[in-house]
Amino acid sequence: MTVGLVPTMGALHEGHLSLIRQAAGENDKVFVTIYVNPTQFGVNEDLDSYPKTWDRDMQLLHQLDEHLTRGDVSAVFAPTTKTMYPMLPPDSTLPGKGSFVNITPLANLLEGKSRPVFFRGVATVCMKLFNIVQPERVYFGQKDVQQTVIIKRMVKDFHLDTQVRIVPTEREQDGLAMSSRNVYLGERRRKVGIVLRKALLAAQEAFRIGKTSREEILAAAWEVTNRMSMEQDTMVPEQRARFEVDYLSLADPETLEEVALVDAQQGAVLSGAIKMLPLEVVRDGEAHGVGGDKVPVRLIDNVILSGTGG
Ligand SMILES: Nc1ncnc2c1ncn2[C@@H]1O[C@H](COP(=O)(O)OP(=O)(O)OP(=O)(O)O)[C@@H](O)[C@H]1O
Ligand SMILES: CC(C)(CO)[C@@H](O)C(=O)[O-]
Ligand code: BAL
Repeated sequence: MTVGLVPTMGALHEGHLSLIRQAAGENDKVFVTIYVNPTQFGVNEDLDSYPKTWDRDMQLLHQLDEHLTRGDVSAVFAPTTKTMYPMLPPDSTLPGKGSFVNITPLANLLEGKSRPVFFRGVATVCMKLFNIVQPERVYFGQKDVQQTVIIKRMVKDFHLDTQVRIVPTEREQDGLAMSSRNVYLGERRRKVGIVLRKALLAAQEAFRIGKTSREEILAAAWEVTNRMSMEQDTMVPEQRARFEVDYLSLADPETLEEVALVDAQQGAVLSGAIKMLPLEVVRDGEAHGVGGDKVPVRLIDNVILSGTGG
């Protein structure tokens, strides 16, 4: 018997289901965990408002389980915080009291710059989950690319006896990466949020036609974000949805350090994060997101520029 572990924070969507499908295809048993892990949320982040849709999650898992041709969803582990953090209450501050797994400098780059405790919390909770479940394989989504790099590093550095499997990003029809936090967006910001995907595709295209320098590749992405940002600026507050670019990055696939040139063999990770700002004026009759379109929403996405080394 083999076990595939799929760690999630619930509010399941098609992205999570594709991880479970792949896990079921490769293992006899799939264990899904649903746990909104407090230590990966900064003190000012959305821990309290993080979407919780338990009944729907269970329904989706039952439905999926019925249609699996191999493997099955055998268990859902939804622990209490006392179970996960038995000795000290979870601490989200830096430096933080408790037992933590720190994967540096990886955890301090990119997402880690804006979310300083995030990857410490992710690595710590994943170590706990891996130890409790002892799975043959663990499944993570490509959407959270830095998370996948950090988990792979943790497994290697701590000699964990499990195989890390990465599953492609599931997207909405227009290409927006599915994410539990998309429910905060509302219609107007949802439309503009596609800017990140468009920017990354433009940069990928620059690479495809032969550009290999950081300047040339990232310029193609910045051109898209700057243009769409200016378009929003010219509109009236009743109609626009403003955003800020946190970063656009071209990085080494293993270290996530920024690169000047894409190495032909290694390839590179092209990634970005934007913050959709709260709407300045919300009109009557608009389809609102959770929080009345007033919650800032961080969107991330990435594209792998493949090298000849695979
Ligand atoms: N669109 C997606 N395609 C494939 N995998 C995904 C997608 N979205 C999330 N995942 C993966 O599902 C797992 C659980 O993620 P999580 O529960 O945080 O969902 P999420 O949609 O990423 O939520 P959030 O909005 O908090 O980032 C992670 O491994 C994550 O990478
Ligand atoms: C891996 C994870 C479940 C750890 O809490 C979380 O970071 C997520 O959902 O990607
Ligand atoms: N999807 C990773 C979990 C988080 O963003 O909090």
